[in-house]
Amino acid sequence: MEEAKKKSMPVLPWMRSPVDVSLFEDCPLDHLPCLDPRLKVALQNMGISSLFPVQVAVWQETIGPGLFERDLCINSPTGSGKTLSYALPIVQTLSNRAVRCLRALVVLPTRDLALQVNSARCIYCCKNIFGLIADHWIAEMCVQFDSLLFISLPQVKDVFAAIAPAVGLSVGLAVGQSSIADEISELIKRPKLEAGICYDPEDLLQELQSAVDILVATPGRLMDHINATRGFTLEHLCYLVVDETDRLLREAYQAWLPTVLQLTRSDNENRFSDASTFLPSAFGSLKTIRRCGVERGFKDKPNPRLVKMVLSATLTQDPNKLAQLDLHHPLFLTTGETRYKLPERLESYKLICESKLKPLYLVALLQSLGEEKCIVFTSSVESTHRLCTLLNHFGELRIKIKEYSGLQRQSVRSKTLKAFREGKIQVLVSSDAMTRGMDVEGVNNVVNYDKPAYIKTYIHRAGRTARAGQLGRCFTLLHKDEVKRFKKLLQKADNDSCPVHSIPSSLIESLRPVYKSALDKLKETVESEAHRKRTIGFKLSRMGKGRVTGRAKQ
Ligand SMILES: Nc1ncnc2c1ncn2[C@@H]1O[C@H](COP(=O)(O)OP(=O)(O)OP(=O)(O)O)[C@@H](O)[C@H]1O
Repeated sequence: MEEAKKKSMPVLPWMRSPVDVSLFEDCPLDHLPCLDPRLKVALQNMGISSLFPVQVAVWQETIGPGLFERDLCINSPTGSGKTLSYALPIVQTLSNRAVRCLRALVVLPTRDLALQVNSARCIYCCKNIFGLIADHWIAEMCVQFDSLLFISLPQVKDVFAAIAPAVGLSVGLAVGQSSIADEISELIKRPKLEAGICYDPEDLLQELQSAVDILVATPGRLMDHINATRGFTLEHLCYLVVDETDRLLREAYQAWLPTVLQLTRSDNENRFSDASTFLPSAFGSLKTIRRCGVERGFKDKPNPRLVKMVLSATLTQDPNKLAQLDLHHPLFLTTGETRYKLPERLESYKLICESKLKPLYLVALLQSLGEEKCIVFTSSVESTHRLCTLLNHFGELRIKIKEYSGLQRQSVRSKTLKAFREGKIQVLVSSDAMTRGMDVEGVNNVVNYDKPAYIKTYIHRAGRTARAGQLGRCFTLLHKDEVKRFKKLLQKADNDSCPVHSIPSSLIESLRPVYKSALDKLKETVESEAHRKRTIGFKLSRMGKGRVTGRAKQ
């Protein structure tokens, strides 16, 4: 045990003496020191009457005595309220800004392929995609590189949007959900031009202003704006939030982080570094190197340093990865002594069964859960599709089940998610696309149909339930040979209690006939889908050849 503790000891000294968030308690808004009364009303309108422990701890380090003097690294369980923990202090501090400009940037990862496909570029393989191939084919080709990750960025924007207008601040979203032109018109305020007057383009550039104080962005779209949007500047940025940090640091995403850090460094710092070593070529044309000093502050409070707040439920402790963030005198806030922590009111159960009987156990479990909202996780988009098709062939199940995966178009997924939120669908079958950040109210149960390979995966899947202090259950289907390994996996999150959830064998037996017919129907569906794909593929390849021949003729 001691050995294990030693092993999990962080390498970085500042991580070894963290602020323990579990020592904080909920704090009623009335008792929260310095809270702007306008924000108090906005929070109450959101149905919030007190702050959660992580929010109180961060408040203390930002608005309280900590006064944003140190960069914050926050490791706090899923559903513990991390979003508001950074949104509230940022909005309160910016509430007395005099001039509107972009002061806070929140960056979140998204691997939502459908969005990327819209912009005709695949983030997985970084190749251009020509108009010939159907969206789901591209998804299929690229999904093998990584499981998809869907973060509901609008959710984060919604939290800001619920409080920022109360103090006159405006929030924008740059995630590629709308066209770049629409996004630009939301983010940049253009001067009104009078007909018949000839304007100097240089003067017009000077007149472009940010229409937002706070921006929630994905790395890809952020880079698009940095590289190409006239008037978009990080010159005045005071706060950089990196949410889901471990995910964001795992991939370069067009070098967004070094670019942002470079653009937000003051002249003095810039002089000593060689930007050309890592910045994209387009960087050379930018004029957004910030000037030092009071510009970054507001009113009479100069704040010459860019404050960084980085967060995750599974924050990396890897010094090399954290070094990329260039943190200033960082303060580590974490919950309890173990590296990983599950939500307090999460109950974990295991269902032990033979691999070939897994669908039957799942059906029996779903039947017992009745109308309760549930998310079933599989290990791949293909098995998500197959499992969902199979479940829908079970006539016995009187619950609405839908697939939610990266193989679907964005519009289909949005519709499914809306229906799930509204309770029109009870069960979502999903790959790991939904494991991070998704916040759907009333999800009481999560089922790991396929065992998660890593504790981080377990944490993010299970974290779709037991949010905001609510009760939730996570069931994992296991073969008996997997039990020991699974126990070890849970111990990494300090969880020693995972009782068996038993299903009567008579119930399983009674489901066998209907299972057999469901399997036959699944086979038919799979065959007809494969046939359809082959036909489309054949047509597309003919079209492709036609194009090549056509071009050759010209
Ligand atoms: N002070 C509060 N009082 C009541 N509800 C709250 C409070 N703070 C946050 N919530 C709610 O708790 C839920 C979880 O919050 P949030 O999404 O910020 O968690 P999180 O820690 O970021 O989770 P994840 O790591 O899964 O992204 C949300 O539905 C949010 O509205």
